[in-house]
Amino acid sequence: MTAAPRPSPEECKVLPAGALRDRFAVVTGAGSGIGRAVTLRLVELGASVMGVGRRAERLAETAALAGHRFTYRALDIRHEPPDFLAELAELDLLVNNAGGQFIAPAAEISRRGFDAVLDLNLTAQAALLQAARPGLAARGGRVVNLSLSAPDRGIPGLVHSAAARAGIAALTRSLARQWPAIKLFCLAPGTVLTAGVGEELPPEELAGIVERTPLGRDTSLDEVAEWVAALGCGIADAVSGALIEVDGGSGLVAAAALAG
Ligand SMILES: CCCCCCCCCCC/C=C/C(=O)SCCNC(=O)CCNC(=O)[C@H](O)C(C)(C)COP(=O)(O)OP(=O)(O)OC[C@H]1O[C@@H](n2cnc3c(N)ncnc32)[C@H](O)[C@@H]1OP(=O)(O)O
Ligand SMILES: NC(=O)C1=CN([C@@H]2O[C@H](COP(=O)(O)OP(=O)(O)OC[C@H]3O[C@@H](n4cnc5c(N)ncnc54)[C@H](OP(=O)(O)O)[C@@H]3O)[C@@H](O)[C@H]2O)C=CC1
Repeated sequence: MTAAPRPSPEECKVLPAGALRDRFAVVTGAGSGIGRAVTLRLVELGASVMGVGRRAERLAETAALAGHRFTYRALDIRHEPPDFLAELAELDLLVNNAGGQFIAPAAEISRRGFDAVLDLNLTAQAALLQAARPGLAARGGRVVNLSLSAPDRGIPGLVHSAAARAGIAALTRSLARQWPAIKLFCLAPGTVLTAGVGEELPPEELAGIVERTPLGRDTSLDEVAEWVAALGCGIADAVSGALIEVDGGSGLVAAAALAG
């Protein structure tokens, strides 16, 4: 499906061994896709990680791959209070990765449909940030909020998600000003060929989107994982509030043209 070559997993690993030694991270959505890849890389770099997701069996699969520095909590970030974060006295990195939406024409999205997508991708994440703030501030911690590339340029079929992702970008910038002890980033991947995105879009549509991406390829899990890890390191010390698009340039293309 990928037309243009992309770096191999080993080429993506630019951070030195031990770069995250003694750091403690929480990754939401750690039982699949991007969240699992991020978790495995953070652990490989020396961090301890607590993973969160609804399905315990998925998290247990990640645990089997990650080893003893991974623990997990099976919970729904939309429907359960974020006490597990408020209880943490110290936290180095929060990766707000759990998210998603359904694709539907704007006119067919009900009030409950909007609420569900806004809740998952914005309101629930804001609650996690509020709960994590004391622990993060105690460590000069960082936050990486996963987003979509170019939500501000309009995404037909994803208007609810685009609104939520634009919201999380604004929230990230605003909190970066209000909470100077914490560095916050938005990381916006392009198309990452996870099982999750495969459930949203049929293979031929995904192939078309990848083909029309300026770099002619998808974004790999390893690339996203390395960017998240880098934002958790000293190299990102001078950055806060930024939206970083790791998307092969897809954000430069109008979403309608990308969709074909
Ligand atoms: C053609 C567009 C091309 C755009 C090109 C741009 C490039 C796109 C690249 C895409 C990149 C994105 C990748 C990813 O995000 S990967 C992650 C993939 N996984 C997911 O996204 C799944 C996440 N979804 C969910 O978890 C749930 O669907 C959600 C939380 C969003 C809702 O869950 P909930 O349990 O609350 O939902 P309910 O079933 O209770 O429904 C609530 C209301 O929502 C309405 N609904 C649900 N599905 C649909 C649908 N498909 N169409 C319309 N409405 C829907 C549902 O009817 C409920 O409302 P009502 O009670 O009023 O009926
Ligand atoms: N793949 C792509 O092309 C792109 C993805 N993204 C974003 O990156 C993030 C990860 O995507 P990806 O890995 O592809 O998708 P997945 O669907 O694989 O990952 C979503 C994860 O979030 C968890 N999750 C979903 N809802 C909840 C909830 N209410 N409470 C707790 N956990 C929840 C899921 O686990 P469980 O179901 O067990 O709860 C799952 O592990 C998402 O925010 C997505 O929108 C952004 C741009 C492109």
